[in-house]
Amino acid sequence: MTERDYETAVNTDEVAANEAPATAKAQTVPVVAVVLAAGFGTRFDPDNPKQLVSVGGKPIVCWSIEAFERCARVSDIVVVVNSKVREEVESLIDQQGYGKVRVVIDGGAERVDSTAAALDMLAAAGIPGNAKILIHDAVRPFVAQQAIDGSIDALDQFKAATVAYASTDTVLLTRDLGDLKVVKSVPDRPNTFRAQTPQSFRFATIRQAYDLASADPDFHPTDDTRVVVDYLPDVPVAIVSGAETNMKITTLEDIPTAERIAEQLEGFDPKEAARARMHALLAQAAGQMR
Ligand SMILES: Nc1ccn([C@@H]2O[C@H](COP(=O)(O)OP(=O)(O)OP(=O)(O)O)[C@@H](O)[C@H]2O)c(=O)n1
Ligand SMILES: C[C@](O)(CO)[C@H](O)COP(=O)(O)O
Repeated sequence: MTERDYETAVNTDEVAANEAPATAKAQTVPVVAVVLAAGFGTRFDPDNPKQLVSVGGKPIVCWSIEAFERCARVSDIVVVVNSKVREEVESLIDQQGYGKVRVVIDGGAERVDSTAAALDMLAAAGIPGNAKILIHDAVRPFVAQQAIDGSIDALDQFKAATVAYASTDTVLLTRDLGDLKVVKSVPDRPNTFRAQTPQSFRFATIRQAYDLASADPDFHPTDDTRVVVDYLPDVPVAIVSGAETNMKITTLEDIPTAERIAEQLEGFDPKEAARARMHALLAQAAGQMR
């Protein structure tokens, strides 16, 4: 795989025009998707990396990469891996011919370290401060195109945004009381959302937030939004509409739900269905000619 030359301006207008003329909005800055696949899946099965598990007949990491490959407005993809999955992820990328994947890099011990590794790589590559960076969990395979588009659009107005899904349950914030948890406060339900990904940022903003956070060794955020909220409190983070289907595969129990979603998506994809019909017709015609 060859690394993209970030010195050269990305002509994403051209990409957009070539790939989806009817719907795509032209981009004047790079739009980089960072697909985080460097986790160890301790809650799933550490001996069976969840990012490589197949749902709907396709490895989870492939679903995620394809979501960004399919979006004409995304110019580049960076995939972050660990040593356990690197070989397999690289071979999937080569087999599937994902053309926007510029580089596969090593992540770190925690999610935040994996994001930091991607940001360091992008900085070293000279990406401009106004580039749009979309950071996505590889293990959220069913991210919708509307969520990706919404994230890119949100960055025209905001420096940071996260896909999130309104909570249908009332959320309880707790504190410790001895060995027990007790309720500290109950936020109004309409103000509570479940964080999803992609979480998106102008490059200079997320870089600055991470630079500030790096001075604090006790900071272990589980997502990138928190890095901005805690370290750049004056920067509003916009909410982009997520969906129940943008689930995170966390434990083995999530697989049946994921299979159901995959089946629905595959079953109702009109393009996929048209392709399958065409293949069947071609195979039939080839059979008749023999
Ligand atoms: N050091 C890490 C940890 C997580 N991730 C990625 O961040 C996403 C969300 O993480 P999570 O589901 O919590 O995955 P794991 O860390 O793999 O799982 P666990 O917490 O159960 O070990 C996943 O796509 C995962 O691969 C990562 O790139 N690097
Ligand atoms: C980023 C995230 O997916 C938002 O919901 C999540 O925080 C990832 O890690 P977690 O450790 O499973 O919360």
